[in-house]
Amino acid sequence: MTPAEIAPKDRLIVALDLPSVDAAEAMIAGLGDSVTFYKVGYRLAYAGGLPLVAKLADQGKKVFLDLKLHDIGNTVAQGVESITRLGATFLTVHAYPQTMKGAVEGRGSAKLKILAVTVLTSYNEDDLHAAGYRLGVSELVEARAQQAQVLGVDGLVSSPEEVGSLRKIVGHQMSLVTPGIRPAGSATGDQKRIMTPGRAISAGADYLVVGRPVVEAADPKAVAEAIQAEIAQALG
Ligand SMILES: O=c1ccn([C@@H]2O[C@H](COP(=O)(O)O)[C@@H](O)[C@H]2O)c(=O)[nH]1
Repeated sequence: MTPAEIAPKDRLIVALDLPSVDAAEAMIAGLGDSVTFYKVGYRLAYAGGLPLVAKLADQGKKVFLDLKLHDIGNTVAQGVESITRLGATFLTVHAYPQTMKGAVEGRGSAKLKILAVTVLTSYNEDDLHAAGYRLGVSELVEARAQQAQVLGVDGLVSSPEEVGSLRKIVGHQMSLVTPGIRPAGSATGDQKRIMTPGRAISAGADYLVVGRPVVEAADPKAVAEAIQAEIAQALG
């Protein structure tokens, strides 16, 4: 499927940043057929959530396993090889060359797609500087995207602010997945590089990751459906 063929509703990935499998399953049941793509990250994975990946895949849902792996290449390759058996669609690793190379090797010919996290959406220029980087956000995102492309990584995680320049670098060969999505009026929290769903899609994002604005809402299904409607409108 080309990125242009992805249905608007399938472009929303709801982050199941919830404290237990029971809480996640209740959220999934409440969202029903509205949401087709879920993200399992640290909170749920380390609360016994990994078996949920296969369960969701068996139910026809897609799962983005957001483990943001980073280790020596051999360890990453071995970890990814194990993860290929879980049934996830996407897996994140940090965008360091040894890490990305190991992940692509470990993935082998499996269907799992490797996404490289370029610069976390909670980071701005000052945060990068404090972490010892001399490049600014956009320069580092672009440099990492180029390395990821050369190494055979399947997609990139960035903020929507960088999507326009990333598309020029990687074309439509790589999926562009963007957290840092905030519907108008919702709390920013710790995110620093943010955009509304409609603007992120207009900028060229393939998938939008949304956590707290959906899972902490009084009516998560209504918020998810409103985001999907905004996506559809932006796609025209
Ligand atoms: O750069 C990144 C990479 C991953 N994330 C993850 O996305 C969700 C966003 O949740 P919100 O509640 O909508 O802020 C969360 O699970 C992060 O771990 C990211 O935000 N930025």
